[in-house]
Amino acid sequence: MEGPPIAVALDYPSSREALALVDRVTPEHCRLKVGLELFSAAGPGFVESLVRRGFDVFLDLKFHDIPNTVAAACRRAADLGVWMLTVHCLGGRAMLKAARDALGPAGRPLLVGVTVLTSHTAAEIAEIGLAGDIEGRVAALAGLAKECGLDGVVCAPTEAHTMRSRFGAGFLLVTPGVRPGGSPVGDQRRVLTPAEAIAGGADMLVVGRPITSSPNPRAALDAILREIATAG
Ligand SMILES: O=C(O)c1cc(=O)[nH]c(=O)n1[C@@H]1O[C@H](COP(=O)(O)O)[C@@H](O)[C@H]1O
Repeated sequence: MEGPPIAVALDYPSSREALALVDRVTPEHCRLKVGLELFSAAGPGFVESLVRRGFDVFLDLKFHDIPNTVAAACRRAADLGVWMLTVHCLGGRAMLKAARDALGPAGRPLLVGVTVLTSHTAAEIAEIGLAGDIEGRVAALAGLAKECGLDGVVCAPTEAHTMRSRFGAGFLLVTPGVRPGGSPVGDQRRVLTPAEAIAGGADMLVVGRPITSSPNPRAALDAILREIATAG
């Protein structure tokens, strides 16, 4: 994939706090992910302002609803000029196809499906009724996403290697659950380091707290970029 292989998760309570980081990076350094917290706080206008600054914006709202609703939401997200957006694979085949059809053939925005959240353990997915091991579930959902024409999936870095061998080059693998050595894991459960994620075949790392909680976010981002430059 062309461009910086990292999307910084702007998980902030307001546009003011997000801009303190955005003002210190450029579109050549990183992409920017806007998720549920910042979108709820700052809204579509803020997303458009990041697009106008030239950033590739990853709108991560993990749409999961009836096909008609998701298709319409995808169209509105595309209107914002975002580079990539997420739907949840658990929404099923009809929903995934509706999302694909709403956006037209693969292109902009890229459409990726969330498989099994990186915070989940085997016990948790069993509790919500997903049978089998996590890697098997991720592979099944990624296969469904591919059949429905999605551009790729979100999975844990621990699954990237298997998904790459199974689905080949050209199917985007976006991996959160990335932690540089010594960085607190927090609520993530299936994690690897940035270098390990890239070596496993991830195209795009999503990194939040290791950057946003750092006293010097720009330095933390640069250290991750240096680490992945030597991996692969
Ligand atoms: O879709 C996502 O980006 C996502 C999927 C997933 O399975 N796990 C996951 O952590 N994410 C997002 O990736 C980011 C990870 O943030 P940190 O754990 O702070 O690095 C958060 O914004 C999550 O919403």
